[in-house]
Amino acid sequence: MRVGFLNINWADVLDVFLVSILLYQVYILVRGSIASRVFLGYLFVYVFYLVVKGLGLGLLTAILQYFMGVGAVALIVIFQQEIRRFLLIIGKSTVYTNNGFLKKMMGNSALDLKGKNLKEIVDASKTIAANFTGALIVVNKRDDLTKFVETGELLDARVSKPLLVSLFNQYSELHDGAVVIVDGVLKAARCVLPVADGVDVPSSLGFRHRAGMGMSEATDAIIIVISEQTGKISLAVEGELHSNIPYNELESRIEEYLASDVQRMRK
Ligand SMILES: Nc1ncnc2c1ncn2[C@@H]1O[C@H](COP(=O)(O)OP(=O)(O)OP(=O)(O)O)[C@@H](O)[C@H]1O
Repeated sequence: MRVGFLNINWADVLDVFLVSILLYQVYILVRGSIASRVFLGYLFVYVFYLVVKGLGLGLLTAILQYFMGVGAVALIVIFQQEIRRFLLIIGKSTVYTNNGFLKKMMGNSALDLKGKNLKEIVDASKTIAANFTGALIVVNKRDDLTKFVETGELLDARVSKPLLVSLFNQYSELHDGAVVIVDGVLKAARCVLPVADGVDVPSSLGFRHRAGMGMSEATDAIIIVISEQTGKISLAVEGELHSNIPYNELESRIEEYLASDVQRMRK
């Protein structure tokens, strides 16, 4: 097909379409952050480079080319968080979640809720919340949580309500940080979780809630966050915080998420 002086074929249309999607995703990731200004600056230099090259200004082209090369490495360093998030989103929302065969190959244990001791976890959460005690409880789905378990005090204990309630008691030496539960086994307490720091995180949120969100961004685990100040229970899933979950919905919401293939939790 000919448009004016341009010769366009289907591959060009597909190319432009894919680049638009890619640029849009990059824009969504960096929107509002300092990184977005760096990204725009780099884009501007690149367009300038193309113009200079088109005009045949050899020396300036060579200087800009060198600058762009060094800049590309700098971009990887500056955008490491965004790149990590981007790859996580791709990894989680495409191949693994949509491909039944891969899911079977990688194990389906998260869909089997037997042995997860959810009742104990839910009962403990309600008691902790009613006492206005802060808590952070990570319950695994499919992802391996070993590297987070290793940041805390290893326990390897069977999950029970009394154990959870006493761990988060303010006089317990292990009450700080998060408890990580893997397939019904309380692997460790006082674990350190990654803190969410994106633009979507409301500035009013404290660090317990940010750590819950950060962990749900980095893995497919569900995180129960109990506020010491308000006694409210929130659930963090896929980087989103679902606040003030009613007691009577807590178990079903957790079960629904852990048992299903869907990434999102109902509002
Ligand atoms: N990165 C982290 N990993 C694990 N636990 C954390 C992390 N950051 C904070 N916490 C826990 O959160 C507690 C501090 O909570 P903070 O009051 O700042 O948060 P909050 O979201 O306002 O919660 P609350 O509503 O209970 O006050 C710490 O004492 C610690 O137990």
